[in-house]
Amino acid sequence: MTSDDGPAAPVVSVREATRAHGAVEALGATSAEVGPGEALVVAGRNGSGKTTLLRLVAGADLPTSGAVDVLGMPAFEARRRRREDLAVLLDGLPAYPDLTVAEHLALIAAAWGPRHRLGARPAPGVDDTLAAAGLTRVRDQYPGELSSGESQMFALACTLYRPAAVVVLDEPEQRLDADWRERARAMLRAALDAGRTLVVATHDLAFRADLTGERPGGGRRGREVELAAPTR
Ligand SMILES: Nc1ncnc2c1ncn2[C@@H]1O[C@H](COP(=O)(O)OP(=O)(O)OP(=O)(O)O)[C@@H](O)[C@H]1O
Repeated sequence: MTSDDGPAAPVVSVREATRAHGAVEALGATSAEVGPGEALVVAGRNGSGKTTLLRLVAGADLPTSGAVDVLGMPAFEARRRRREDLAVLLDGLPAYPDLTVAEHLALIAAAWGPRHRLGARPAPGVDDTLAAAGLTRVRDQYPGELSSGESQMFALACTLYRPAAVVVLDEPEQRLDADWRERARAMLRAALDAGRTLVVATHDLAFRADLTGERPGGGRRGREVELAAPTR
């Protein structure tokens, strides 16, 4: 949503959110917001609460205190009422063992039908999407036959193929070699250029730099929230 007399309303807004599990503080008080077409990069040491924050944004968990809003409503509610606008990759992709890689993408396109657009543009076809992800060679293989890096690219490709306004990704770089990391970063930049909002936890400096760097047309692609290191 934009207006002539002010910045776009935030798509994701985190206000002093915390999450505790009994005596364990999984997430200390955290605030951040991002608008359409922007990335929120969540950085921090192991155990600092990155996945916890992503779960709150995805509406998979509730904050102990503070608030997490997505698309103008509590994230927990957005998860149900705006499910078509939220694509989340937190714990790997649940896959059908007897459908091929290409068939998973075809299924996503069929499920969303005429709404299958990314930003203002129709989503690319299955084979173009597989080519951009470097998955053409495995298009007719089953999920159980993929290498760990191939599985991760497959999960990313399926998640980004959803026509969602908000995409939440936990460490997209995991298990990827240098070539695939570069392709994954290009896929995320394309998602931002299409006006989608990304919330990405990452340890990878190149992802951090890319997602918060300058756009070709000026302005920054996103911003970073660095979570406090846990006490050890
Ligand atoms: N259900 C839970 N019960 C108890 N403690 C939890 C629970 N979930 C998370 N924690 C703790 O909260 C802290 C933050 O965990 P979280 O997974 O969010 O960290 P992270 O920043 O994503 O770590 P990593 O970089 O290692 O993936 C950790 O110390 C973890 O042990």
